[in-house]
Amino acid sequence: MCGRAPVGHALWAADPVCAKMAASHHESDVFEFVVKKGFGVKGLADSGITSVPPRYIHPPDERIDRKKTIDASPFLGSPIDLSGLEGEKKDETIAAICEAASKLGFFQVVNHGVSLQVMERAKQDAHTFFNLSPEKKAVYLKGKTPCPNVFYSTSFGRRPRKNSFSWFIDLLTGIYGCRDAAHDYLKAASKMIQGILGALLRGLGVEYDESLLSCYMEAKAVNMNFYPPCPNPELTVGVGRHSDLAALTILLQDDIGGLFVKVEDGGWIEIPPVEGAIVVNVGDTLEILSNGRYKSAEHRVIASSTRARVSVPIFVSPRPHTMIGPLLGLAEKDGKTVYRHLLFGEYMTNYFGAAHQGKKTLVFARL
Ligand SMILES: O=C(O)CCC(=O)C(=O)O
Ligand SMILES: [Fe+2]
Repeated sequence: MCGRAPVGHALWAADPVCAKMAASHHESDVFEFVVKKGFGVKGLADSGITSVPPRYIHPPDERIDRKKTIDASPFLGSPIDLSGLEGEKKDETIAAICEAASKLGFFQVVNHGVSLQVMERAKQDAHTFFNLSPEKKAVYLKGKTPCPNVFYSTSFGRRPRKNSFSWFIDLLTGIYGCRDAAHDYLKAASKMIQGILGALLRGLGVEYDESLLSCYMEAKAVNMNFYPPCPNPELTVGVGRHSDLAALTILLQDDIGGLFVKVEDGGWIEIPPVEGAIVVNVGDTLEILSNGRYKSAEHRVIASSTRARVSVPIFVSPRPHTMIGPLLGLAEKDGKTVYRHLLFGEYMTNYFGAAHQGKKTLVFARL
């Protein structure tokens, strides 16, 4: 049967059910194979398809055309040296972080305290996991996983096209080896996360209770994203345009590139891979906390036609019961209140629900 056979081209020929699915462009067959049986988008890629099934073809205005990408340099500065947060350059470094968060909402950091080895291991383990046989991965499918905080899922929709393997920090039971790499990465990144979020809150120039900083970064989730080689990357998207829910996203990308961010005039720039650098972006939650000063930018990802791309984001968020809204005193300082106060859980429900369809997710929290 499909679910027990090894991934690979031969599989299709060997198994009549799979062969039918491979040949079929029927949505229900593709859904059964990719989602239900847990083959994922990788299973499709491995089957040797020469064009993406119709379900993965996006409308022309949603496709990513590399040729239309604009020059990043007016928007994206050089990576910020985080060693400056300790010592004489502290104010200068805080100012650079705050400027980048206000201007583009994306920046890169170096000297962040996470070793190259830890970063490489996290990316490598994403490859290791996604290269497991479908039946091994299927054990972790959402709804089946023995540990609800660790699950494997694959997207199937008009918009996103990615396999996503999620690790949540409150996972304590070891059920798969790459848990260690994800945890090591998260542990190594914790000081950096606190430094960046602390700098951003401080840069708002209002007094705030230090305990709030811990509240806003209390829940951290590590995802492992896998983008298999795609026969027609220009017709589809790896991840469709979105802004992140979290306060901050700390993203490891590999050397392939393909992460695009929307800039104010409507163009898209690419965040180039820089060896040793980590990408940081503002999420909706921080845009709300900062009364709109920091920008939760729309971004999207294109797959490569030749190589499997991986990325490992850490989403830094409050817990659902935490109230979010512009920091006390900020609205007076800014002379306007852009966002209302609401529970993070309420915002999260809206973010993952259909309520915002066709609108930006942040509209829900706008006054
Ligand atoms: O893969 C990437 O570079 C970014 C992925 C992303 O935007 C996300 O997981 O939210
Ligand atoms: Fe994202």
